[in-house]
Amino acid sequence: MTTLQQIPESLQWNGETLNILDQTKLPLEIVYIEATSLQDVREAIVKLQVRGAPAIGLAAAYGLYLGVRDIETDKIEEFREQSRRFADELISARPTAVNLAWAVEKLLQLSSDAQSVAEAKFIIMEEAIKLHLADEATCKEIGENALTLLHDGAAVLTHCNAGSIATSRYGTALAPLHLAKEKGWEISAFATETRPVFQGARLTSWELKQSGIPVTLLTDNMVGYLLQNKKVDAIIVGADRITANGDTANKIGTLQLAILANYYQIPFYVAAPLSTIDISIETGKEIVIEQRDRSEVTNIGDLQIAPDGIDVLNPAFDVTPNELITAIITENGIVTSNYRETFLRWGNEE
Ligand SMILES: CSC[C@H]1O[C@H](OP(=O)(O)O)[C@H](O)[C@@H]1O
Repeated sequence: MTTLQQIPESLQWNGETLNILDQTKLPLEIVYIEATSLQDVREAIVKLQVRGAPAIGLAAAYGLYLGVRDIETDKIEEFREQSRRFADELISARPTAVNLAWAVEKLLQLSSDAQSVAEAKFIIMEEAIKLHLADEATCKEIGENALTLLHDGAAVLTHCNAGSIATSRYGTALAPLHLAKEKGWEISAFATETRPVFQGARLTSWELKQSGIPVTLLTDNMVGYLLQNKKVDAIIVGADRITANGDTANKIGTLQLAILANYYQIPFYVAAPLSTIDISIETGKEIVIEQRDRSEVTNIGDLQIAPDGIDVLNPAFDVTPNELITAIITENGIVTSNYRETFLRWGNEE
């Protein structure tokens, strides 16, 4: 029996429009917004109404279709030029998670041989649906691979939300927790609140509680105390972009967890699909880190918590160097070293 019965789907395509679970309303309200255009999808991505690297890739895929569907020319070259502009408009929504660009570029590539505009439009829609349907199986494979590193009775710490609502279903870092529960394992989690947008407090603690998985919420500055005083078997997080050498961009605050994990000699795992691996860049130094609005730091909702005009830093991600990562867990398997060779081999096998 799946633990996900109480977790709504992140995205629902009805053949004409995209219903997006508004993650900014969670955990207090389950609200879907209907995206009828590319611009609707792009806005939902920017506002984090849909968030999570795989989920924004899937949303962008549907967004591309919603855009190209209304292109009126019957000239394939004109269609391709406009499609490229739509793709770039979507990709510009958020720069760090490679899944967004990966999904959109894949649809353009798959439709590049179409002999007519109508055929190209059909391929883009069909392939967007295929990506969506394939993602759940990918997340379950990641979860099964991650379970080989855990055990019945394990306690894991996670950061941000790399859960079911950040993907199609199951999640990446949270996939092993859902699968462990389905296998009847006793497994528990610690979830950091994840300032400034509270994906951990609002989303992960809600997702795991709804799934019947014991979860303890802590503030981001309590992790040192936790690892010093409690038994934590592993830290497992998601990813937004993994470079050829295994450096990994993930939610801001991940780097310090990796440093603490290494100090306390606790395994630090990254769980992500192959679509999060960007073999085109060698190291994390080349990853563009999204800088978000100052209000996310100076306010909690409508409540101002900092003085007017204060200088603010708000990078949405940081980069964990590969030497602090115990293993990267994907649907293809678990990698602990020689990342570039493995990623290249997997890319050639695709
Ligand atoms: C499987 S979600 C991956 C990744 O995406 C999240 O970022 P955001 O909430 O800003 O979209 C977070 O870094 C997760 O670990």
